Amino acid sequence: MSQAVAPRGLEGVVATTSGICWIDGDAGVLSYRGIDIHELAAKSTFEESTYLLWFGKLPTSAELADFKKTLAASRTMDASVVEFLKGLPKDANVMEVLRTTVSLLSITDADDVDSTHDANVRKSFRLTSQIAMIVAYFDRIRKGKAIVEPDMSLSHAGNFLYMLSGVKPIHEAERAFDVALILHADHELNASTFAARVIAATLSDVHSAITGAIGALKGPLHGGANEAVMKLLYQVDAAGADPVTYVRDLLARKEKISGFGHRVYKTEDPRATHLRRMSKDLGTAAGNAKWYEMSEKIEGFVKSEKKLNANVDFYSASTYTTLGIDMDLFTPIFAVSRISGWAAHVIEQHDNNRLIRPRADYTGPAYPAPYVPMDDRS
Ligand SMILES: CC(=O)SCCNC(=O)CCNC(=O)[C@H](O)C(C)(C)COP(=O)(O)OP(=O)(O)OC[C@H]1O[C@@H](n2cnc3c(N)ncnc32)[C@H](O)[C@@H]1OP(=O)(O)O
Ligand SMILES: O=C([O-])CC(=O)C(=O)O
Repeated sequence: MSQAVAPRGLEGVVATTSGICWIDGDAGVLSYRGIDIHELAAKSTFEESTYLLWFGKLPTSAELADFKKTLAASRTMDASVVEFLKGLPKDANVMEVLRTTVSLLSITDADDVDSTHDANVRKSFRLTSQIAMIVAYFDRIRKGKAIVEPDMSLSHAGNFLYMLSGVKPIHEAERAFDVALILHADHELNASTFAARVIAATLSDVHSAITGAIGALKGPLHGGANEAVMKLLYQVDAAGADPVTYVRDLLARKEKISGFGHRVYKTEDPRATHLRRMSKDLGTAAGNAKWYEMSEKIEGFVKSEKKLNANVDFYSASTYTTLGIDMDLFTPIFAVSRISGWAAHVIEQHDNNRLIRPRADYTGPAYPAPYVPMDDRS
């Protein structure tokens, strides 16, 4: 091939145009449709931010009311899907459950393989509600508890916490979770979103694209890092170790510390600023700032030793733990939020599609290699 090979991992490669999310990695700026994430975290809701991502502008109050109504009305699931969840092994990996169930959902979806703009939007509403339902239903089922039916009067964040615990959340918990959902909603061409766009660009359907995206999010270099962070905190705690000594040993063994580093941000991830504060405030309010304090020590050390900043996954671990959420739900919860961004990108891709099909720089045996007869092979 005569063309230059793109950098490993496509670092710095601009692979598409998009009007959804703008990041300045050097300045630590993240914006949805140009609106700064700090402003959205302070003033918006998950529903409003999702409207912004999907429709490109902030909604009027009537549009927002309509949006919320449609999203709440989408909290339904075919009985066969609920039966499927009940039949799964109780110790199944929740991301695998989510990936497989989202794939199954397409079979019962009213729009199925219709990939027109309007059908894509309808499917996005349903998937946004249903991904949250799958996670909550399966968590209840695996714990031998009765499933909690959705409450259409609650917000997306409130309903999810309610379906998980069976108790209507207090305002502080609902707002903290809502902000976490806003912060995780979109992030330009991250690996799972890119995967979704590649799938959508074959003119395959929304469910196929989201199934692939969930598979990509699961990996520990991407969304799976939030669970890995909590595993580390539990390990330090169980060993009764000093967090800094523990992490220093990991680095000496050339291990990566989950929740640190980022392909795009060369400074503080603006989402980590909020999650750090939430972790501290929630921990202090609960009278248990242990996980926050441990995280803070690790952050200080990794920053000074490796010049690496905490990313979105680092403080979400202690935040979710303080909210009483199990560690293996952290990455599924990332999907509960990121479906909004994935959907926006799939809609944008279908609205102005061209197949995504790059080339590989071939490094195998020189052409033409001989086809050696079986008897002559060693
Ligand atoms: C929602 C998200 O997806 S946010 C990211 C979540 N992922 C994680 O937290 C996993 C830990 N972090 C990482 O693995 C990386 O920082 C990534 C995957 C996020 C970014 O990866 P890349 O841009 O490819 O950077 P890469 O992995 O090449 O790292 C560059 C250098 O920094 C080091 N480094 C990067 N992250 C870390 C880390 N978390 N701990 C220790 N060292 C690290 C690498 O070892 C490498 O060092 P070297 O040049 O001496 O070999
Ligand atoms: O953008 C990335 O590479 C990863 C990330 O932070 C995200 O998906 O939120």
